Amino acid sequence: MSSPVDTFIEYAEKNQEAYIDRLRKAVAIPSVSGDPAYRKEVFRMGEFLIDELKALGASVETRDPGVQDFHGTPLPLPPIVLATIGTDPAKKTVLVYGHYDVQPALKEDGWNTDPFELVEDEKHRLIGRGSSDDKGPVLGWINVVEAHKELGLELPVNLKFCLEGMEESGSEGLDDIIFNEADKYFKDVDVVSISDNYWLGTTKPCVTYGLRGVSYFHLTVKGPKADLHSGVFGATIHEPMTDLFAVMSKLVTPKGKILIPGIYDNVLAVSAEEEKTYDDLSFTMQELHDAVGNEINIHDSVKDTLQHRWRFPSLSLHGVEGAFYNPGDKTVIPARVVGKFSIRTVPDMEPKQITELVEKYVNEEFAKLGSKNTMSISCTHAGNHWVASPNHWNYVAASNAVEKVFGVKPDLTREGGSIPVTLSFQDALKKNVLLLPMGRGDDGAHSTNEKLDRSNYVSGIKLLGTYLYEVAEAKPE
Ligand SMILES: NCC(=O)N[C@@H](Cc1c[nH]cn1)C(=O)O
Ligand SMILES: [Zn+2]
Ligand SMILES: [Zn+2]
Repeated sequence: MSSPVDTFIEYAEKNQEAYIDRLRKAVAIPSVSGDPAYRKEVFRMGEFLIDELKALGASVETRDPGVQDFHGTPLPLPPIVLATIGTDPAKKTVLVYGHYDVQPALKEDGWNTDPFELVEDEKHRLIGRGSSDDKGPVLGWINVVEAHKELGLELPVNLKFCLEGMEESGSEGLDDIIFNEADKYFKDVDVVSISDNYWLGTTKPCVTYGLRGVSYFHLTVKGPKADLHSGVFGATIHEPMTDLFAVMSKLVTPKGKILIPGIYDNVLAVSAEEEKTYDDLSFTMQELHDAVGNEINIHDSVKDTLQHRWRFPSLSLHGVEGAFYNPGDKTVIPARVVGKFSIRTVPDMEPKQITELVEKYVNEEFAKLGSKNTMSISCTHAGNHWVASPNHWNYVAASNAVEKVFGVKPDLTREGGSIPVTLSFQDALKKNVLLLPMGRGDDGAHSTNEKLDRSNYVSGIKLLGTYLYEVAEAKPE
């Protein structure tokens, strides 16, 4: 007779079409948290998950994170969905976190298909916004619960869910809820597991123990009372966009060096011990080129590339609100422009200090222009970096599960992206937090044509379920 975990794995393999259907329904809800026009869709996505969880017998509660001040307009924040499956004191309790919002996506950004219609291509890639980040993984957990219900199998652990709808926009309101609920809803949690990142490359699974933080800035330059004709006013007034570009061009060099004085002062040096952790990782420059779609690498070695992704800060310029960007040749001088950039931060950089350094530098650079326009800078959201102990039994459980499902030992990785709530869980609950990714490094999260390979989705479901069995078996030190 098969063991429960083998029975589950077999069932997951056979039920892939139903899992893809569930993902199709989720992708069809354009739950873009960053655009107020889609806020009701984020709520609809929350309802979708509540219904799915209730149908599986979960006891579901919600918490209201309050109201967002969106440039002066109050916008309700989508609910934090808390769901409990099992309260057996003899079992361990695993808290699963995920997010049900997505990054914006427009067909005209360069998508080959409608971003909110899940399409499977000839390479069995499931293409659609949120397929990998983070709807596929969130549904992965739900599929694990469903498989156990259908098979009449008890889950080997108690499961708690914490699902939010604002992760892509700074997780507003979630921290307060986590700290308030630490000794209430989250009281019995033994370990936390998050599937919201990616394998390093395309072939080998990994478990992840570190993330960079992120501090996001808006740099606003204002001048005329309205947009102006460049033929009439060009070279006769200070142009906001010219000022903005002058300041933004002083933030970072084309080779990625941040020019803000003091920014590298608190970056921890890479120890000799740590250097060695880069030696056996399954990642090649070719995989980087494939994921990017071109050979535009700054660094020539895998080690340098990964250290700049995981261990050193970076500054990226994201866009300019108020700029003319449509096709055509409009001869306009935009009246108000907002340049957006973010800094990915690493141990021991501090968000408060980063903001002070940025404000000081940007103000000095603007003053040098001698412009009569006005400039303001604000940090719109900041989340800290996070590093966990990869020797904890939670990581051993995850590693064993990877070996069982994939037949290989996972790479131990850090990640360049940010999930600030990871640190909040670690600090508030004082429990180990694990990142257990489902998708591949070339999934194109946040990009056009985001995908999740069918095989990653299905093996990912098997992995999440198997991990729960390994947690149940683990002997905490
Ligand atoms: N999958 C995690 C992720 O994509 N996180 C975002 C978080 C973020 C921060 N500000 C806006 N989004 C990331 O960009 O790393
Ligand atoms: Zn995500
Ligand atoms: Zn994301």
